[in-house]
Amino acid sequence: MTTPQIHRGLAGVVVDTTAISTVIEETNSLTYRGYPVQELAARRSFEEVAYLLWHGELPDAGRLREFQARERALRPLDRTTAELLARLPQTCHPMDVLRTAVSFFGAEDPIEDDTGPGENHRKSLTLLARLPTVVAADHRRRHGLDPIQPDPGLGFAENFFHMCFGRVPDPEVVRCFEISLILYAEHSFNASTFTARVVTSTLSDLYSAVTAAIGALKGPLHGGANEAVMHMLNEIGDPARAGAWLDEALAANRKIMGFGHRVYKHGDSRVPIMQEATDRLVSRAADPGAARLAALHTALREAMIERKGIHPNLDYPAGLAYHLMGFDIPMFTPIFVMSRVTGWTAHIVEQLDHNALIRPLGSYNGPGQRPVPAPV
Ligand SMILES: CC(=O)SCCNC(=O)CCNC(=O)[C@H](O)C(C)(C)COP(=O)(O)OP(=O)(O)OC[C@H]1O[C@@H](n2cnc3c(N)ncnc32)[C@H](O)[C@@H]1OP(=O)(O)O
Ligand SMILES: O=C([O-])CC(=O)C(=O)O
Repeated sequence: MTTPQIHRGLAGVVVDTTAISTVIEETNSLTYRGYPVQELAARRSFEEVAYLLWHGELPDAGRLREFQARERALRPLDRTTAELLARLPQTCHPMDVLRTAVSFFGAEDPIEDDTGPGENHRKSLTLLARLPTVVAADHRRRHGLDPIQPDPGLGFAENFFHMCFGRVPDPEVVRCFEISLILYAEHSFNASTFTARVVTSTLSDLYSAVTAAIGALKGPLHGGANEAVMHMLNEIGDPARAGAWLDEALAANRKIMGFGHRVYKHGDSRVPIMQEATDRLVSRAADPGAARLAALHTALREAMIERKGIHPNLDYPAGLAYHLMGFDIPMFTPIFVMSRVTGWTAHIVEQLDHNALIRPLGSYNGPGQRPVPAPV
């Protein structure tokens, strides 16, 4: 019997074709439907990128207007959802709230067993529109505040600030946020997207796939790293301590959050553009703590590259950026969900388009076959 080749973590395994995005390791580049993500981040809105991921082409002015109108109309939560979410314990992580909300939307949706592309686009747009309302309402209740209703006069990014804080910051801050959403939207067969595809491959429904994907994104080796970055910076505290802290952490075999990547080995294609946006936030911040945090962020990045040759991933600048925008740390990964739901749902539709049940093999290394002993 030949020993099967085992690919732990499916590293390097190509499981299917996809026309949604490609991560090109050799050139550290990433394209959505063929367009370089850097150009999309520089020139387009998050809503246009969502449309592109779902429909394969950028919208013209009329289609964009129609898309925006539909998204804006779907933002409010119904009373049952609002009451359910208000009952969840505040000790749970906001990702648990989001996961529960998506599961509940699935239970409420009467056409749950229809997996056709039209229905799935409707469900995807509903999630895109409603998830920010859930995240913002949950943020406010944790501060003892009433929810703020969505404003249909505001774009996706502006409306999120409005629902969280009751005001929309300077356009430059909103733009940095929107850039982060564009960069987070899609990344090929990452762990959470693959999770969504596995669930979809059994012909389960879109809400089940997105619920599972949220669970996968929550972990600190994936999306949860953007929160872990901020906790780590707070733990280090002082830029002068960065090198010594890193040496101790590496000696203790700790994973340094926000560094390393399964696909990019010479730097994440999205980091330069997110780092520039974060630098803009630092330079306009009134709080002197922002400059100290930025110095620490730079010192740790340089020390990690010098010691290990391991570069930051998108979560490293995004974590600091979300802090500088005023978001609480446990909101960082939910914000990632608000964006990545576009990529997940594009993959769900694509998986169904040429479905094959995803079911790999395992190489058994347990005890040989043996008789069950008589009961005692
Ligand atoms: C949006 C995203 O999801 S981006 C990823 C966010 N996750 C993180 O930032 C968590 C920290 N990073 C990591 O844990 C890893 O880099 C991962 C999980 C992202 C990728 O890991 P893998 O592709 O499995 O690479 P692997 O873990 O085998 O790393 C290869 C080597 O680099 C080391 N390494 C990789 N990343 C790190 C890190 N962040 N800190 C310390 N060492 C690291 C590993 O210890 C390993 O060393 P070894 O060969 O001496 O054992
Ligand atoms: O691609 C990955 O493995 C993780 C990642 O960067 C993402 O999902 O954005």
